[in-house]
Formats: sequence, C-alpha cells, structure tokens
Amino acid sequence: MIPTVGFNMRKVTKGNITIKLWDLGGQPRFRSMWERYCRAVSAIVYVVDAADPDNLSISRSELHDLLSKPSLIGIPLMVLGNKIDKPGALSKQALTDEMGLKSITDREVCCFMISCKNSTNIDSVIDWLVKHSKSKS
Ligand SMILES: Nc1nc2c(ncn2[C@@H]2O[C@H](COP(=O)(O)OP(=O)(O)OP(=O)(O)O)[C@@H](O)[C@H]2O)c(=O)[nH]1
Ligand SMILES: [Mg+2]
Repeated sequence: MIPTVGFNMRKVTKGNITIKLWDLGGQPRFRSMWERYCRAVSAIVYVVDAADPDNLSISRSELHDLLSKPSLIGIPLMVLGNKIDKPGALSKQALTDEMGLKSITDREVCCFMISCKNSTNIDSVIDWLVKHSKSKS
C-alpha cells in the first residue's frame, strides 16, 4: 500500500448507521489541508505509527497545531496507535505521554492501540465512531 495522495472518501455502514470517512494524506505537503477537512466533522481520528518512535515528536506537534485552530474547537478526538503487531510498538500509556494527550482539555479525547494488519481493536474504533456520529434526521 502507498501513502494517501491528497485524500480519499469512504462510507462505512454498521447496522443502520453510515459513517462518512475522509482519509487525509499525512505527508508534509498535505498537512495544510487537514484543517479544511476537519471543520464541521463529528470527530477527528488521528492515526499514529506506534512502532515508529522517531516520528512521534513531529506527529505530536502537528496534532497540537491542528487542535489549536479555532474552527476545530470542541470536536472529539480519537488517537489511534497503529501497527501494534510490530515488535517495539509503544504501549498505550507511552503513546498517550508522547503525544501529550493529557494536556488536551478542551474536548473529549480517547486513545486506542490497533493493528490494521491483524484487525486488532477495530471493533472498538467503529463503536466509538458510531457513538460519536451525528444523525442527519
Ligand atoms: N505491520 C503493520 N503494517 C501496517 C499496518 N497498517 C498499515 N501498515 C503498512 O504501513 C504502510 C503505510 O501505510 P499506508 O496506509 O499506506 O500509509 P499511511 O500511514 O496512511 O500514510 P499517509 O497516508 O501518508 O498517512 C503500508 O505498507 C501498510 O501496509 C499495521 O497495522 N501493521
Ligand atoms: Mg493513508
């Protein structure tokens, strides 16, 4: 798989709820568009490579920079530590610390450790998204 170029849109249905997901590219040249796509969403999902400690510091500052935008005030945040199937992946506690999640007090924040490869904890992620989805009717 290659990194996301620009963005992709997907719809995921569980029961009678359909969630519209925008998958945004994480490379530096795409970061300036994050805010535009995060405006007016029900929740922001921020995916971090938990097995790549070298990039956590930049990931943390990009996240806090994003959350400082007035347009995104109060939007619930879910941080996902992905690739926990890899040796050396951080624990949830370590990721929470490294990402400075405890300092985020202006919105709901949650963190799950997942493996997309092995489908670990994906159900919890979907449940959280369903809980935070907003009905249009
Ligand atoms: N071991 C392992 N590899 C994974 C997992 N999830 C994704 N990958 C691999 O990580 C690589 C990068 O994933 P991508 O989804 O292409 O890239 P990305 O992280 O979304 O990058 P951006 O779109 O720029 O944010 C690919 O080779 C994936 O197969 C996982 O849970 N475990
Ligand atoms: Mg991607």
